[in-house]
Amino acid sequence: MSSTWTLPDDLDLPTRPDFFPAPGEALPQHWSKCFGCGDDQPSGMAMTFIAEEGIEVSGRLTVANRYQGGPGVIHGGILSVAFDETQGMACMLLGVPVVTGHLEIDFAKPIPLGSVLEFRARMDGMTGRKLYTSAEARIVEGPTAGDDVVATSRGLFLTIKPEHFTPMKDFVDGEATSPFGSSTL
Ligand SMILES: CCCCCCCCCCCC(=O)SCCNC(=O)CCNC(=O)[C@H](O)C(C)(C)COP(=O)(O)OP(=O)(O)OC[C@H]1O[C@@H](n2cnc3c(N)ncnc32)[C@H](O)[C@@H]1OP(=O)(O)O
Repeated sequence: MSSTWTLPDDLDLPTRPDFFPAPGEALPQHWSKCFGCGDDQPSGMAMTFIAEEGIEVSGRLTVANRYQGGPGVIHGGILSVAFDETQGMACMLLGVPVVTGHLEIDFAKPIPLGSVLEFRARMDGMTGRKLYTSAEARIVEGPTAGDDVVATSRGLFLTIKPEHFTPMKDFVDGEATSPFGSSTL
């Protein structure tokens, strides 16, 4: 079974901007406490990303035992986080903050614990604030490593203004430090 997602016809394709890291170079974290990529999030997935050629980015994830869903295989939600994160990083090309509006995943093959997954993502086009992305995953290390695509994803990201997160900034450590919506950060 595969996605029924169709791209609108009238999309513009972004080009690689000068500020974007060179192919092979690391992309910066977007938020240190992010569950997907933050280095100040001990329970997180600590994914890292690099710029690829053109407008593509890639990221890696080692499937830890704690990411288990079905017996011996990755949880679908964990895979979804990785796709969300990778496609979000592909949107870094624009240099403005984004959030995920829509995300869909096709789970094509089982992914054993201990596998190392490589995710590749890019923007397929944009119109106004809407950025359309796609990504796929392969197992690059592990008992079933190979060229087969084991999962694919499509996303819609929306550009936001920096103040989008202002009402939530008091909650970054999980406890409100002031009534919701009253942050001065
Ligand atoms: C350097 C930095 C790097 C940044 C790197 C970032 C990496 C981040 C990786 C993790 C990302 C996340 O997990 S983010 C966390 C999960 N996501 C969220 O929390 C988002 C929660 N949702 C929202 O806040 C809101 O719904 C928004 C911002 C997505 C949209 O609200 P809005 O701003 O009021 O915009 P709205 O008018 O509703 O919609 C604008 C247009 O988008 C369309 N649209 C909106 N949502 C959808 C949708 N689900 N499916 C289809 N279309 C949609 C509308 O039809 C409209 O089209 P038209 O009429 O214009 O044609």
